[in-house]
Amino acid sequence: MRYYPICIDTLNKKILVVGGGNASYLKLKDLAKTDAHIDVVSEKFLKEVDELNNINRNIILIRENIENFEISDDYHMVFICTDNHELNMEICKYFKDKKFLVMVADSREKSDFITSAILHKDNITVSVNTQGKSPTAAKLILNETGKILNEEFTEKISLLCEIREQLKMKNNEGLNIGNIKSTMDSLICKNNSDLKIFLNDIEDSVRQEN
Ligand SMILES: C[C@@]1(CC(=O)O)C2=NC(=C\c3[nH]c(c(CCC(=O)O)c3CC(=O)O)Cc3[nH]c(c(CC(=O)O)c3CCC(=O)O)/C=C3\N/C(=C\2)[C@@H](CCC(=O)O)[C@]3(C)CC(=O)O)/[C@H]1CCC(=O)O
Ligand SMILES: NC(=O)c1ccc[n+]([C@@H]2O[C@H](COP(=O)([O-])OP(=O)(O)OC[C@H]3O[C@@H](n4cnc5c(N)ncnc54)[C@H](O)[C@@H]3O)[C@@H](O)[C@H]2O)c1
Repeated sequence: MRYYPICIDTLNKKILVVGGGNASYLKLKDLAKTDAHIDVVSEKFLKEVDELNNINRNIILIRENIENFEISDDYHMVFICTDNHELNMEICKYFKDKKFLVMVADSREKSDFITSAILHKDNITVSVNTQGKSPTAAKLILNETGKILNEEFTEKISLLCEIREQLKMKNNEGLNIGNIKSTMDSLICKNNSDLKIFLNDIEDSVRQEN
């Protein structure tokens, strides 16, 4: 596996996107859901990119030729998405020399990472890639996966998340609650009503101890 998936904490991070066309939009539509501050520098913007800017205050559109833009050194990640290959390579070199994490839309070889197709709902994030082989196939796998995320299933995930938080809290307070992993494993097959009863019981025991 050449490309290893990780989840980056976007809180208090600054991201630069160069270019405001199709490739840029594919990245921005998901970046727009993060907590990052995002500067997009481009001579022109696709209508869809303009619209993202209206709904997300963290996205700043800067209408400028990148060659005239005064680049600050406080970006954590850079997405290079212009339609000019030589320019993309030049910008890439500039940031790589500074050890920034860089993705270049028209050069997988120069990119430090690839982006996955993403579905995000409540506490669930499903991300799929095909190791760069077929983004359309990644989209297809994601659509199929999305079908299992019905209301009952997402409620089950929320309950499991809440139960784990409660167990961790008790554990941190020094209470003997057994092994969290075995408890969580034993809950996987339970239905939502049983999980709610289990959660109420832990919450009651926390209240009694306080
Ligand atoms: C998942 C998604 C997310 C996103 O973009 O963030 C994504 N591409 C998406 C769509 C898409 N991209 C392209 C088409 C046109 C059809 C086609 O070419 O197949 C479509 C289809 C469409 O638009 O429906 C063109 C394209 N893409 C890349 C190249 C260059 C190359 O292959 O080297 C070219 C050719 C450019 C050209 O020649 O003109 C490269 C990459 N695209 C990736 C991700 C990474 C690999 C992911 C993986 O492993 O599966 C990778 C390696 C790097 C990267 O960009 O991170 C998003 C889909 C989901 C969504 O809609 O959210
Ligand atoms: N990785 C991917 O997912 C993906 C997807 C689609 C296309 N691509 C590739 O990405 C590249 C861009 O394709 P596109 O469809 O987004 O092109 P596009 O024409 O839609 O967008 C190019 C953008 O770059 C901007 N730009 C060009 N020169 C600039 C400069 N000097 N300063 C600032 N902005 C400048 C333009 O204003 C425009 O907004 C192509 O090589 C394409 O093959 C990659």
